[in-house]
Amino acid sequence: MGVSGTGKSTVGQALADRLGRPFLEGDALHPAANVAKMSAGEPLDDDDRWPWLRIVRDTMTERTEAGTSTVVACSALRRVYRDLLREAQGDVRFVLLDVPAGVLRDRIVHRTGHWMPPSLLESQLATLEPLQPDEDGVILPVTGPPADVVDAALRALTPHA
Ligand SMILES: Nc1ncnc2c1ncn2[C@@H]1O[C@H](COP(=O)(O)OP(=O)(O)OP(=O)(O)O)[C@@H](O)[C@H]1O
Ligand SMILES: O=C(O)[C@H](O)[C@@H](O)[C@H](O)[C@H](O)CO
Repeated sequence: MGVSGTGKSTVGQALADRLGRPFLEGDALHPAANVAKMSAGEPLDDDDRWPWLRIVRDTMTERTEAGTSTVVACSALRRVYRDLLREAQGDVRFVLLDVPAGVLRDRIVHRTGHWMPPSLLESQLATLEPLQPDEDGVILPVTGPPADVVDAALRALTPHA
């Protein structure tokens, strides 16, 4: 989880590969109207996000029921959104990718082939509510390439392994 450009897709896929688990791209589950809105430079609001988050939650449940533990990329910016995702069957744990805003701006400006415009980063940052102490998850300061971030995520999620 995290704002646009933190590396959810890149790191999430790499983490899934390392764990030998499937990866679920939350962005691929957005209703078309949400993608159109973001592509037009308008941030989503709660009403836009609820139907999408329900789809993500229900897909997570389907995967759990099929016996498939899954790594999911989803912005999950607000606590209430995460509370909804936690309703999915199975243990839901969060990794917040924490990247300095300056690095994010640079990454997003240089990213190609993605419909999310750089102009939406500020609203993403304003909406983000970091993980709270009672939420099952970790806040991961992102340093180094994706493989290093995966190492750090695994260490943080299994501190005694
Ligand atoms: N650890 C990293 N170090 C350097 N660059 C990275 C790292 N992780 C991701 N990137 C690059 O940053 C850009 C954004 O990554 P990515 O698309 O995975 O982010 P995202 O959080 O999924 O974004 P969005 O929510 O907008 O889809 C990509 O160009 C990616 O290659
Ligand atoms: O909650 C949101 O506002 C959205 O999920 C965004 O975060 C985008 O899906 C993502 O960043 C695409 O790049």
